[in-house]
Amino acid sequence: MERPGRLLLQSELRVRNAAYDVSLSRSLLIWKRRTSSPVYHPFRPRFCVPLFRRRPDPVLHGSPVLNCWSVCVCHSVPVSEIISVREEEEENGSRQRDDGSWKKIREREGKDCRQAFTVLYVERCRQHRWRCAEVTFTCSDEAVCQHWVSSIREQLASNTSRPKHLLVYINPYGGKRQGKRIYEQKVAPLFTQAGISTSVIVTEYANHARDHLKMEAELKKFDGVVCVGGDGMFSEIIHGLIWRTQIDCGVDPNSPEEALSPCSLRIGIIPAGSTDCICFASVGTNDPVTSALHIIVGDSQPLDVCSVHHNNMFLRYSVSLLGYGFYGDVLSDSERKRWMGPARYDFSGLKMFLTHHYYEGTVSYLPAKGIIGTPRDATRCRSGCVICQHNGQLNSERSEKYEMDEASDSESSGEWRTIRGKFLAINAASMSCACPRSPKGLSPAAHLADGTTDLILVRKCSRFNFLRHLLRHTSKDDQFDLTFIEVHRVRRFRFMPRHCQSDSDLELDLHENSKRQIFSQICKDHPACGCAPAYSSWNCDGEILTHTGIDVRVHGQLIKLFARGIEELPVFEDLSNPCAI
Ligand SMILES: CCCCCCCCCCCCC/C=C/[C@@H](O)[C@H](COP(=O)(O)O)NC(=O)CCCCCCCCCCCCCCC
Ligand SMILES: Nc1ncnc2c1ncn2[C@@H]1O[C@H](COP(=O)(O)OP(=O)(O)O)[C@@H](O)[C@H]1O
Ligand SMILES: [Ca+2]
Repeated sequence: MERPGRLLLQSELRVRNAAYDVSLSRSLLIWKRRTSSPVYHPFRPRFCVPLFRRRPDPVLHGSPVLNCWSVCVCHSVPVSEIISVREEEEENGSRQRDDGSWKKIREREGKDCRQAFTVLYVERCRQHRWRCAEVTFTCSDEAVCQHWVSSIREQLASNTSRPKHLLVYINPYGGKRQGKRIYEQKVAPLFTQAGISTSVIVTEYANHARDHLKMEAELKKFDGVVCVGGDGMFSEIIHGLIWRTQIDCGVDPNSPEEALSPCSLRIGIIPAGSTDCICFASVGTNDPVTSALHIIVGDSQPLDVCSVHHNNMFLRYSVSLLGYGFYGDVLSDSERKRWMGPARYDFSGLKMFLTHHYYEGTVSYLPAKGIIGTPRDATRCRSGCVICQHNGQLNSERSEKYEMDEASDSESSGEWRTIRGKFLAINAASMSCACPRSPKGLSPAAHLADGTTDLILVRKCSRFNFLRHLLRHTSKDDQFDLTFIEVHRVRRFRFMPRHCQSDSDLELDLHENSKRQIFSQICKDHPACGCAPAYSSWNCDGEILTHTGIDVRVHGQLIKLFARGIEELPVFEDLSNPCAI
């Protein structure tokens, strides 16, 4: 537990007709029940659990501190996780709350306790979910009550990382088309409670949010951007924001060699898409309320971004999966089945698994040197990750020039490695890509902000072996521990499909692509003919790339999210929190 530090306030207040010692420091709000004679429970285990409280109790749970002597006597909430404080208002001589419960409080507390205030705070539930809990304190002295309210408000106001004005984009067609409803019912009321003002744009067409951010949005007015949608919608937001930042900083966003300027505005993701892996891998759950609370408390999580170029021409950015072969084909196939909603990926996944296409080409990569961590580590990227801190520091210490020299030096000194072959899939995961389909993700040990991406090569193998590999994404077994899989942690990589190795210009690509479509049509008509298409396409965070030969470079910590990385679950957390029982 965090140490309370110097006390700002300490009073005896009442919670549900029981006396509590309540204290406030810069870091913690603590309320401790006054017990005259603690009862010792000799047979209660060290981490005793009040099993009789099976339902969430709106008043008593904060972070209960349990011991052998009493049951749930002490609660503490970090000040940084207080959402807001509300004075209970008095109308016509009696106090009122929105839900009319003040009358009940008064009846409980007795006539002496006429003043009350309610603190809303973050409460942790199961599986990384956060909820907004509240506790109402009463006391007989109005001045004391007001002192408490103003002191808590002062502490909240002194926290400069909390956003006050947000620009919100909602994709009404993402996932199950619930984006607007999710925002209005679950998120907007929390923002209002936390005193955050918003400017909301419901998108009217694809790339509406990107273009608005690029050209119109008055970014100076906002402390952050909120994306209500899936990974594709998030991709739109980062394209707009990164582009705009480079233009404002005088950086050429098209050059593959330029060091890009980091974006200052943080982005919050309210998951309302089909996969939502960026949210899942950075928060630990796809839950709109949890995401809204991470935004309110002003969390910050840096994120690596890959730039993708074709013949020195900028194509796209990627933060999660860049996948050629299997995941590219799944995406292309599923786009035609959008009407199926998120289930389209399972349908197309099964279809592409049965189709079992492989692709020939050359992958070259620059291994990440001087960093700590490998893709086969047992450690995971978690809140406050030391690997991201260490490698991020390393990256920022390298000046732009040094980094470019290193890239070109390494190239001339032969540090680039080349692999030629037939592949079922070529995947680059800049983060774990954990999602509900695969809670550990495509690359379980990948890091959100270490300046690298994990390049996973799945060589041509039997359907049975590929299935073994896929199934391991859903179990504890290591999906890389198979002879036909290779994985490398890299800073940069290139891919060239076999058929355009000597001639990679756009026209040829397009020509070959149209040929491929004819071929794939033939193959669809004759599934047994065995002729494999020459090209797949790249799945870039859920968007299809128009080119196959690409040059990918990682830009460490280019953007920031309103998140803190996945929190390590404390031992017994799910038992000690009544909300989880
Ligand atoms: C047999 C079960 C195998 C399960 C394997 C699951 C691996 C899942 C890894 C998912 C990585 C996701 C990376 C994220 C990509 C997203 O950016 C992107 C866009 O998201 P958005 O729609 O929210 O905008 N999403 C996607 O590209 C979706 C990829 C989903 C792939 C699902 C593949 C399912 C495979 C099923 C194979 C079934 C074989 C069964 C044989 C009996
Ligand atoms: N108003 C809109 N109409 C149509 N497409 C849109 C709109 N707003 C955003 N899009 C596009 O919808 C696509 C999918 O969005 P996303 O929110 O990621 O949902 P999903 O996860 O279901 O794919 C993205 O490519 C995005 O650019
Ligand atoms: Ca990374």
